Formats: sequence, C-alpha cells, structure tokens
Amino acid sequence: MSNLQFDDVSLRFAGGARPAVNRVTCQVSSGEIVVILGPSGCGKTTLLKMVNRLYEPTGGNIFLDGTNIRQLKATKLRQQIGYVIQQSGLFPHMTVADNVAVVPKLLGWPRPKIQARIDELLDLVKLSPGEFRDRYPAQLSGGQQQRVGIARALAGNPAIMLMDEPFGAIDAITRTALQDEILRLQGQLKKTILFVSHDVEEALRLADRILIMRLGEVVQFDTPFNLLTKPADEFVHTLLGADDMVRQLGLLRVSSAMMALPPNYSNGHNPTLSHLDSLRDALSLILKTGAPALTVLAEGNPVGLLTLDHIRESAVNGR
Ligand SMILES: Nc1ncnc2c1ncn2[C@@H]1O[C@H](COP(=O)(O)OP(=O)(O)OP(=O)(O)O)[C@@H](O)[C@H]1O
Repeated sequence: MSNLQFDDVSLRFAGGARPAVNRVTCQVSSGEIVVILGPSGCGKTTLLKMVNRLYEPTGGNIFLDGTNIRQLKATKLRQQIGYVIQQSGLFPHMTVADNVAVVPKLLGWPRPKIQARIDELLDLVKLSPGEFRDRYPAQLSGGQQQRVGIARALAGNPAIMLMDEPFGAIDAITRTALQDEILRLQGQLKKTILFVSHDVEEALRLADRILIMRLGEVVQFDTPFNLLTKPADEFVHTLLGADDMVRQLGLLRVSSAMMALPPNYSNGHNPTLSHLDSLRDALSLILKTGAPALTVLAEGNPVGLLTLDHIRESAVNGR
C-alpha cells in the first residue's frame, strides 16, 4: 500500500524565468503505473525528483500515504522508494551482486538474507545469478545493466518505484522486451510506479494512467483509452498521434476496451487472448478465426469479453 498525493506542487529554480513545475495537483493510487509524458523540458524529471526529495518544492506539498514527506527524513524516505535512471547508475567498481545489495546493507539485513535476496532479484529480472552475480557493470549489455538497475531498485522491497526514462538509451527491440518485463513484474509485485518517458508508445503500453505535462503544468491525467478518445486539447491530440487509427489499435491494451464477463458466463468456444495484448492483436484474431467474440484472460483466468463492436468503438471514438 502506497499512494502519493501532489497538492499544488511547484518548483521554481533560482534564476528560472518560470517555474519548472507549476501547481501540480494529482493523486497516484497504490499499485498504479503512472507515466509522466511530455516534451523535453516540461518538468517531468523535476516532478519525479521531488518525490524522493532530491529536489524540494518551492510551493505545495507531497503526501505519501497521507504523511507530508517534508516530515520524513530524506534518507529514510529514499529507502522506501526504488529509483531507476537512464544510465542505470550502477557503481562501476562494484559487482552486480554488490550493486543489488546496496540498500539491504544500508537497512542492516543479515548477510544470508542479503545473499538470498540478490539471487531472488536476479532471477526475477531474468539474469541467471550463477552467470551474472560476479560481473562488473562494464561486462553487461545496456539492457542487462537496466535489469540490474531494476533489481537494485527493488532490493529493499520499496512500495514505490520512480523510473526516469529507464529505457531511453536502449535499442527499440530490447526496450520493448524490458517494457514487457515491467508489466510482468508489476503483475507480481503491484508497486506504485511513477515512470518518466517522452516516448508516446512506451507511455501507452505501460501506463494505467498518463500524466501529460507541458511547460511545467499538467494538461491531462487520464487512462490511455480516455486520452486517445477524449484528448483535452489539440496539444494532447497531436502528442498522442490520435489520428492514426491502426497505430492506435496497436497501442491500446485489450483491457481498455473489453466488457466485464456476464454473471452467467461459461467458458464457451471463444478464442482467447491476454489482457495485455493490443486491440490490433484482437482484431487480427477476430478476422482470422471469424469468431464473434474473444475471451480475455489474465493470468490464465477469463476476465472479460471483446467483440468487433468494442474494437470499432475504440477506433471510431479515437478519431
Ligand atoms: N537543477 C536545475 N537548475 C535550474 N534549472 C533546472 C534544473 N533542472 C532542470 N531545470 C530546468 O527546469 C525545466 C524542467 O526540466 P526537467 O529536467 O524537469 O524537464 P524534463 O521534462 O524531464 O525534460 P527531458 O525530457 O529533456 O529530460 C527545464 O527548463 C530545465 O532547464
């Protein structure tokens, strides 16, 4: 459990012509992935860094589970918050194992617990401990470094993860694999994640909700589906490229358009697909099988139904 509340939060850097973050008010629910999206310089990183008090707001307050974070010691606060940045930020002179162990050591965990945690986390991010434990960051690919960065951020079991363009410097194919990894991990771990990105496709794939910023202010804060179908203004519409229907179907998750299972639902002969698949995947499955409806699965269990009408509605509303 960890929710975050931004209450009229601003930050004007000394000498800044305008506030880098201007009067941001919003609430991030426990277990939610919120992607902060917007053009370069709009204040995304500044907003994120106020959560772990690398920056202090010049106005307003941030609450963590109802407690004003100004009342918490910065070091204590940071131990509750995982932080992943673009260049992984791994200590180059430390092995993978030692990098992952940084926070557990700070927390004073006993040695056997730390060693077990290192193996558990490396397994979790799909790096075999036997192979990777004793390597140094320079002996890893960019994608592997980011996996270690994620393992390190998760090490103290924080309820909140701050991720600042963690995949920004990674090639497109690896980036997609790492995004899938985040969604898989989130299915297991249910962290509250604030994720900065300037990549629209990444935001639409990952986010439960997207916070769109421009010139330090929040322009719109809503689900990918609502942003695409009801953009607040031309800026949001253009930023999301909402004109391209096929692209849009490729970016929206099945779960955004499905309907709930009727109470008397019995698993009939519908083809099935995952709630994380895109509406474009759903459309191809309907076209390929000729089935009138698809059953949507999450962790193998039916959670919703999807028909051609639902898909058409998403596409038409989004234009
Ligand atoms: N330490 C600082 N001192 C002064 N101004 C700063 C500082 N950090 C950021 N700024 C300014 O604040 C504004 C917001 O910067 P920020 O890094 O939050 O933007 P961003 O949206 O994360 O951009 P990008 O996508 O390029 O990383 C910019 O105008 C930037 O120049």
